Amino acid sequence: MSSAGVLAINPLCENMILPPMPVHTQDFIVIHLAMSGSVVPIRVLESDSIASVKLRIQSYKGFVVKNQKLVCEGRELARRDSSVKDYGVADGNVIHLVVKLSDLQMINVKTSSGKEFTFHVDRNRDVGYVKKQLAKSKKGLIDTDEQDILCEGEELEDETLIHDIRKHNNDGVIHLFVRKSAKIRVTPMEKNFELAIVAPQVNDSREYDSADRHHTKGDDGTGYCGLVARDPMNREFWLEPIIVNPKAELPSVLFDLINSTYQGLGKGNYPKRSSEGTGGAYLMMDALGNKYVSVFKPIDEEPMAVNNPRGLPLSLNGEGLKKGTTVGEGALREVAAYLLDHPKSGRRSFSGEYKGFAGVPPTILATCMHKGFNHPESLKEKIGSLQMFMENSGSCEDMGPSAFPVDEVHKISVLDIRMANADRHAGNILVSKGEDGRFVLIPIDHGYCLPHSFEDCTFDWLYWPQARQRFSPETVDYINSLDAEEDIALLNFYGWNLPLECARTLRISTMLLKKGVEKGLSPFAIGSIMCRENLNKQSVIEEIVEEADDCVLPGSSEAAFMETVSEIMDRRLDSIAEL
Ligand SMILES: Nc1ncnc2c1ncn2[C@@H]1O[C@H](COP(=O)(O)OP(=O)(O)OP(=O)(O)O)[C@@H](O)[C@H]1O
Repeated sequence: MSSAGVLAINPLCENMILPPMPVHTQDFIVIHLAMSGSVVPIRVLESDSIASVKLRIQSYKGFVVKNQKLVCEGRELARRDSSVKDYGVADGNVIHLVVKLSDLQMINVKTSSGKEFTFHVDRNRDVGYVKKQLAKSKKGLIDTDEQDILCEGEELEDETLIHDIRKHNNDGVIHLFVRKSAKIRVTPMEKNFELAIVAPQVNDSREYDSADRHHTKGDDGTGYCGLVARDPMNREFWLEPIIVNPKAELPSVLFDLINSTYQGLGKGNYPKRSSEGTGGAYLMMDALGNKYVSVFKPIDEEPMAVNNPRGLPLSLNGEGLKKGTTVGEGALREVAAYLLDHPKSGRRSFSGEYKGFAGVPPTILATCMHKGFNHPESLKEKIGSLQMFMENSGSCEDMGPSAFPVDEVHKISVLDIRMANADRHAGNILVSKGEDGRFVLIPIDHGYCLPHSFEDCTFDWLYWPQARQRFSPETVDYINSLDAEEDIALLNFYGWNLPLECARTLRISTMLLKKGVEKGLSPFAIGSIMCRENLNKQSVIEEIVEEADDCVLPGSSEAAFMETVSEIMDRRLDSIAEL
């Protein structure tokens, strides 16, 4: 039967997304794609891969595959090669589509004197802003009144938003041409220059009345704690670090982070919700409104949490989007990833360095209140993670991995293996350039680390060529210095009494990393032990845990269990090393 015939007997919807080829009707199931308040039925085959379903959505709806996230019954359909059936998606199921749009747009600018440069700009900025940056960035460049900006020969108004410039090549880059305005004589332009623009303007123009601002704590001028600001319109904001253990000192980098975020809020700069990601992630500005300083992710806006702004339904059993995680614990996991990312020079608690081995941005648990967050009911304080905003030129999703230095990929692999990260896709690794011009990778989004089962561990870097190379001696030394018991105690000290199953995950993954390195295995070989080849086949680490579970007597101690895991792991690693 032709697909047209199928449509004729099924009056469901004229917008129905059809499969590409005529297939017999009974092979199909109909699923419902929910997004932004609308629901579109799609007919799919149970044997269709998730990748092919996404491709179909791309061709009918225009959202490119890499920007789509599909969620069904509380689970992200993350594995592209797995089938609809593998995920247990059945006829009539609703699949939620979350579309990630980058906040930044790449722009290429050519000047009339033949200079050319490329930079990123926030999509919410307008052409006038681009002009200002051009004028400001280098002396001798024409000022704003002297620039005309054209796109494909058409002059753009200053008020035109970058978001609204639809003309770009297949490369997704907007190509602009700057010419000197006909009206004004101008001085010649300088040579090449580089421009970095990553600071969108989200100022609320209404001014806070500083007289109304008062400190409830820290009135000595050093305190950032418990500051409340009130403006004439009676809006309020609040920002305070959550310090569970009074003995835990706040390092200056986190003190500054809270302070600068607070000052930005105090100046009336609204948090801007990132258009990327499945939860609420708010970009917070500095006092001048010139640059982002931090990212706040409230726990009640996580995927499947009660105030999720992306329309994902509530979790029915409390489990997060990834197996073995819990809704509302993302912030704890984000902070844990920072705390456990020990600097090369020593343990996180004793070292004054803020930069850890893998470079997880400084992160702290905080309470924040602002009407710019998602408050379907009343304005409330929110608990969440506050993380330093890292300047970047995009994520690893935007480019091929070949240019990444080996040690940069290896540092991410060490972090992910230790933390049994269930959400390491390339979009969660930001890219920037170091002073020496080398790419630097910045790991973000650790809300699904330390799950209590290994089922959803996925590492995109596994398939990058660098992962096949062995760790350097320096990295091996770092790995050898790791101690899971110390890590558990450290998290405890900072207020997170790790549940037994998550502590076990940390113990097992640290053990695997250390034993793997001892046997000379590459990140690929170790990572492959942790990740499932496909949805229905347990990973080697899952098999090891299952075997250990079967071996130990009920009521055995955790130490006895770990001893058994160690023996089984040695055996399995020996057989892998022999291959
Ligand atoms: N520390 C940071 N520095 C710079 N940008 C950041 C930082 N943290 C988050 N972002 C930006 O905010 C976006 C959303 O953040 P994040 O990925 O943590 O949210 P999420 O909802 O948990 O996403 P996901 O759907 O991938 O789980 C990121 O894609 C990135 O563009």
